[in-house]
Amino acid sequence: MGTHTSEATLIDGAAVAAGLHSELRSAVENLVERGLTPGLAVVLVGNDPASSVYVRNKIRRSVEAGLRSFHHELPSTTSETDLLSLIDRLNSAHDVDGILVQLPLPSHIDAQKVTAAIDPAKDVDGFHPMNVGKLSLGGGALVPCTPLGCMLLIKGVRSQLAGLNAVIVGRSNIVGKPLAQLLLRENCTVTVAHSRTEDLPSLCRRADILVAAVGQPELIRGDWIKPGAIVIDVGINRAEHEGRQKLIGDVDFAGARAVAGALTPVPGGVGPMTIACLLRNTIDAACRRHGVSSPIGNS
Ligand SMILES: Nc1nc(=O)c2c([nH]1)NC[C@@H]1CN(c3ccc(C(=O)N[C@@H](CCC(=O)O)C(=O)O)cc3)C=[N+]21
Repeated sequence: MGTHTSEATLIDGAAVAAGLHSELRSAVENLVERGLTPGLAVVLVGNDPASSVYVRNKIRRSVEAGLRSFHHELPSTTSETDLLSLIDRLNSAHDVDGILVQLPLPSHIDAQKVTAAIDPAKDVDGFHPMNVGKLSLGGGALVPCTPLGCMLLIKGVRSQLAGLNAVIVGRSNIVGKPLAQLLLRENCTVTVAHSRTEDLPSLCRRADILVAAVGQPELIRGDWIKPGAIVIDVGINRAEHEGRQKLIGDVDFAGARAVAGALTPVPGGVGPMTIACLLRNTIDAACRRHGVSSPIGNS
C-alpha cells in the first residue's frame, strides 16, 4: 500500500477570479478615461433555470467591472430567423463589443448557425469557426472562457508545463477540444478521452494534469489519480442532497484530495474563472475593435 503523504492544495478559483475582477475593473476605468466603455450583450432564449442563474451572474459581474451591459431575454418560442436578426443588429451596434448567446438553445434553433452568425471580432465565447480555426493554428483569437480559466488555474500552480502528460476527459467543442489546443501550445502531451475510451482509469493514472469535463457526477475516483497530479474539475452537476440543491463535480473530491497535488473544488473552482475570462475577452475585443492597446496583461 502507498503511504499517505499530504492533502492536495486547494485551487481557490473564486479567489483567483476575484483578483482578476479587480484587475479588470482598473483596466475598464483606464479605458473609460480614454473614451471607451466596453459593452457586452448577453442573449438568453427560453427560461432554463440554470441558464438564468449563469446569465444573471454574468450581468452582475460585468456591471461590477464597469462594462456596459445589454441584456436580451427572448421567449423559448423565438424563431431562428428572429434570433439571427437580433444578432445582425448586435453585430452592427457600435457600443457592443462582445456578444454571448447562452447555450443550450431550444432544439428548433440551429446553434451552429447562430454561432457562425456572430461577428468573429465580437465572439467573446470563441465559438465562431474563424476563432476555432485561429486557436488551432496558434494565432491570436478570442479563446473560449472555460478553457482559458482552466489554463490560468493550472499555470497558477505550475508555470512550466512542457513535457507533462495532460489527459482531458470530455471532447466537447466548448471545453475539451479548445483546452487540448491550449495545453498543446504549452507543449504538453495531450490525450482527449471520451465515452468510447478503453480503460479510462489507467489512462487517467498517467496524467500529470487531469481535466474532467464530461458532466458525470464523481466519475473520476481517487484511485484514478496519479499522486501529485494537478486535477481540474469542470463538472457542474446538480443533485438533491437532504432536500437541498447541491453542485457536484465530475471528480470524487474527497477521494481525489487524498492523492492529487492540487485540486479545484466545485463550486468555487473553474466556474468563477469562466465569468472572469468572459469579461476579459470583452475588454480584449473592445480594445482590438477600437485599435487601442489592451491594459490587461497577457498570460
Ligand atoms: N454561450 C455560452 N457560454 C458559456 O460560457 C456558457 C454557456 N453558454 N452555457 C452554460 C455554460 C456553463 N457556464 C458556467 C459559468 C459560470 C459558472 C459558475 O460561476 N459556477 C459557480 C456556481 C454557480 C451556481 O451556483 O450554479 C461555481 O462553480 O462556483 C458555471 C457555469 C458557462 N457556460
